[in-house]
Amino acid sequence: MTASFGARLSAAVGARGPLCVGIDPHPGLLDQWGLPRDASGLERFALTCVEALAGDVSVLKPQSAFFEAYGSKGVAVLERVIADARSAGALVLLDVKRGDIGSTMAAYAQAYLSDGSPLAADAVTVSPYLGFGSLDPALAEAERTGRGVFVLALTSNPEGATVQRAAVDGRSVAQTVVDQAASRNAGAAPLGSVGLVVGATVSRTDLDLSGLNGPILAPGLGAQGAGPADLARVFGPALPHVLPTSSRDVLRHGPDPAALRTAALRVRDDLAAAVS
Ligand SMILES: O=C(O)c1cc(=O)[nH]c(=O)n1[C@@H]1O[C@H](COP(=O)(O)O)[C@@H](O)[C@H]1O
Repeated sequence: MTASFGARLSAAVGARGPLCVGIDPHPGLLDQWGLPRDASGLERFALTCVEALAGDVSVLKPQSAFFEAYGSKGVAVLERVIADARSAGALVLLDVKRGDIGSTMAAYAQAYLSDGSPLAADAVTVSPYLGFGSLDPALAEAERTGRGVFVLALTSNPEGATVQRAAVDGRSVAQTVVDQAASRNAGAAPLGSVGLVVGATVSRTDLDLSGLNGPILAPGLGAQGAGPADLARVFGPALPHVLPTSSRDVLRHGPDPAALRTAALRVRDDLAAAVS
């Protein structure tokens, strides 16, 4: 039987430490690395990240939009990044933030979570704002194939709060997302495969994360202003389930693969100390 994503993530973090590095090939970073703003520059950038990081970091998170911007050539690079990173031992979390009516969500599940699909990753980011239940086809396919989903709960951007902190029947919208993820993870060991996204920038979550039994992806470190010291304050007792993620603050150390790896491992060690 295929191991669940939750089990695979626990093992990866146990072996390699708590860090996800985002592969976000911003045009400005291509400039900084001396690469052209075209599909060949994108390919050099992304494959350098894989070469430097996939053997050491537990999770890599390519951001799909930066690849889609170059059309079919960019998507071909994304396919290669997913395959190469996985063969080098990293888990791949594809950041696509999909959300749609259930019947279309089934097609997204087919694209990103089904065995044999060229864009299948270990997990994807999804948006619950068409209703948590609309995500069911993705959750079901992830469970069937040993993959995972990370559901947006409290995002790192300041605009998110008006929707996500709005109250519904005495609970915030974000808390309803947490509670529904928790019910999907109930009984899973060592960890459920339905994760959440909660920004490290939010200062206070006002969320009860105690029953989640799943991973919490924490973006917002570095370029968006949060640091390792914020994690304990933001996540409190949920800290052991937090997977911090950073993109630009690591990527700015390229293009030399050794410098990139050293920077990532430094960030990982700082974060490991902060979450332990
Ligand atoms: O789902 C995400 O990854 C995500 C959620 C969120 O709330 N905030 C957030 O910044 N992200 C992503 O995390 C990455 C953050 O990049 P840096 O700010 O460069 O570390 C980007 O790819 C964002 O799209």
